[in-house]
Amino acid sequence: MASFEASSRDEGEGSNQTSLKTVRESLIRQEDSIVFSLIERARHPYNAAAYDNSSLKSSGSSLAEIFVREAEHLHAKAGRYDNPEEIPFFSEDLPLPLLPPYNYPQVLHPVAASVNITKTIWNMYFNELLPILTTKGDDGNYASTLALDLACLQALSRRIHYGKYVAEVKFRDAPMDYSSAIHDKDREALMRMLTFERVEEMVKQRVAKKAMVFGQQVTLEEDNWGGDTLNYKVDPTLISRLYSDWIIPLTKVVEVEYLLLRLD
Ligand SMILES: C=C(O[C@@H]1C=C(C(=O)O)C=C[C@H]1O)C(=O)O
Repeated sequence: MASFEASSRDEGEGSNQTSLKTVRESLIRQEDSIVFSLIERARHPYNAAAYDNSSLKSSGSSLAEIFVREAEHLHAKAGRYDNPEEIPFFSEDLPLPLLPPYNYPQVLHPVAASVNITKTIWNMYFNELLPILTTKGDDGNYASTLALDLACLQALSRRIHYGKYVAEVKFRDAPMDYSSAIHDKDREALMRMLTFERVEEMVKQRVAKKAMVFGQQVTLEEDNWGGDTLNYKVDPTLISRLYSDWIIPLTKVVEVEYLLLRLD
């Protein structure tokens, strides 16, 4: 395969080229969507019936799977998956977009299309994250609950798979350093090279602060800034932990898997 030449990056004034700076700015903006969608999902209790495969005798699928499959079918018609940042959880048999495709900038190496950890994200979200984000119980609002789950899944998948863009700009900044570890298929070396612990710490602190801002109980009484976690819709330390335990590690998995294929 012809080698994919990293385009020269222009950091000049007004440049709109992709760089580690612009990629990190996008990740920061995506934090807002993730934190807000998690706070919104926490409005409802767990609602186990929506996730029980045996609850729908006819299909053997859960209501959640049917809801997401049919939503992605509609989103595909609207061209959602023309955007390389958007990856469906159920990619088989999706319809073609109804409108001509938008010409998205080609930033990633073509192998990016084969880096897909949606199954891992699905299992993490329903088996690990949701049970600690929500209270036990059932309020019967399965449609609203699943619409909020879909928003969370899409925001999480977009953020985690954005690791491809992070990996691409890191590779372009030091192709020789990364090429050696890629040729050796040294996952541990790649993980060490792409890890910036100071950045991760700032991410964890910032998302906790956003959970305080977005999740505060707004009243007309005196401001109660910095109150205890009982004043927040979701415990801000929980949001920070979700990033620490799953979102950041899965983003780095995507970075490593993309880099391992980058020289193909
Ligand atoms: C996303 C990056 O790569 C890694 C993953 C990070 C994250 O998921 O927040 C932050 C820093 C790095 O350890 C980055 O360098 O910005």
